[in-house]
Amino acid sequence: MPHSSPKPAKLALADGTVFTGEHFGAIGEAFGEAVFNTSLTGYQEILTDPSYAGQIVTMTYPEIGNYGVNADDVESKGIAARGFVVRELCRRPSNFRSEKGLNEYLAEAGVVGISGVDTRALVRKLRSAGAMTAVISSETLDDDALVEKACNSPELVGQDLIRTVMPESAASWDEPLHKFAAPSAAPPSPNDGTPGRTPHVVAIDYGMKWNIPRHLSAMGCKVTVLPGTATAAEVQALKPDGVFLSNGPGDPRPLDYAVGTIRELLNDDVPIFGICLGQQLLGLACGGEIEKLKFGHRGANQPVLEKATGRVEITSQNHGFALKEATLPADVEVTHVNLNDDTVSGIRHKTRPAFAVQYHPEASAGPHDSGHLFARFREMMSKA
Ligand SMILES: NC(=O)CC[C@H](N)C(=O)O
Repeated sequence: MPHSSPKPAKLALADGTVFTGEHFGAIGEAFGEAVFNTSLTGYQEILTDPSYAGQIVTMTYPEIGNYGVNADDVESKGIAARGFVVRELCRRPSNFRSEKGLNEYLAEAGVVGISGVDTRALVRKLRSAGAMTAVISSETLDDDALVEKACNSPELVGQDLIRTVMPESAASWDEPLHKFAAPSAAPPSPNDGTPGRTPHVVAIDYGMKWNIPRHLSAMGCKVTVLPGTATAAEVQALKPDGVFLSNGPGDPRPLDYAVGTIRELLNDDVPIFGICLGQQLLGLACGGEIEKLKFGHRGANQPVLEKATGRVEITSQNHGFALKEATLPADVEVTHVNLNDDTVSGIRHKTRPAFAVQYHPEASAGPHDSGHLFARFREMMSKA
């Protein structure tokens, strides 16, 4: 398909670095925290992962867009990332599932992209200086003005971003796992062998990736989704067999209301399973503290050790904050460790049926090594 010649665009970082490239997607300006993802594939799942709200995402893989985008591989109702940075944009995608190209996809969603950036140099900068605010612009091309804009844009720290991505009201989940998705594990019989028993999971949605409820459904659970502002009473009124705490964007520390809800739910004997932001909020509810990582973990090959078994899983991750191990109370056990930097990758409450991981067992995109955790949650519900 012929296309008009791309217009120039710039990416400026708050430390004064400016990259010149070509615009794609929507015309305009995008502000956010500059972060990078090392996955080779999965750009559509990354763009639509609500945990990227407030962030400009750079892909380290050099060619992006080659298999196009489709309506099935979304992780939420639209693109959540504020901006997208690539080395080379493929403008002629080729795949039997492709419905359109990335350029058109971003343009339709009003999201600004920049290609032709030396992403290796950018990532080296972010690794040594840490994640920082940035702007992509296809309108202002003056370096000093752009750097000033990057410096003046709000930092991610301290913002409540879950309200920008969570659902407005409760809903029941009815979308199955896609036919191309690998099942999380051999699903147990949908009703535990007990006629009529289908575990009811209430998923508290702080910006949940949709492959999570797809997996829960595939495990034979009935799933009701509540907004991240749900109170404990609203959760309890649904008489759940298990409560799921979702992933979500931004800094967990301002989310007092979510932490308060979880603290109350911990007093019930209902099994709780958290993923990513869900782990951070569970840790806060137990009395732990959060730290911001220098540049975070975003990619599909993060090695995680399960301490009890010595088993290592390769995991999909996307986070910039983590629980501080030394602050966790005695009744919280660190079950998993990230082998790249020894940060907390999984926790378990010693006396309550609650556990969580900092990584993404639902993959999408990424390896399926930890998909068995959905079965573990289901097992806990059948015992409760
Ligand atoms: N994927 C997530 O849930 C991310 C959690 C949190 N926003 C972080 O960046 O650490």
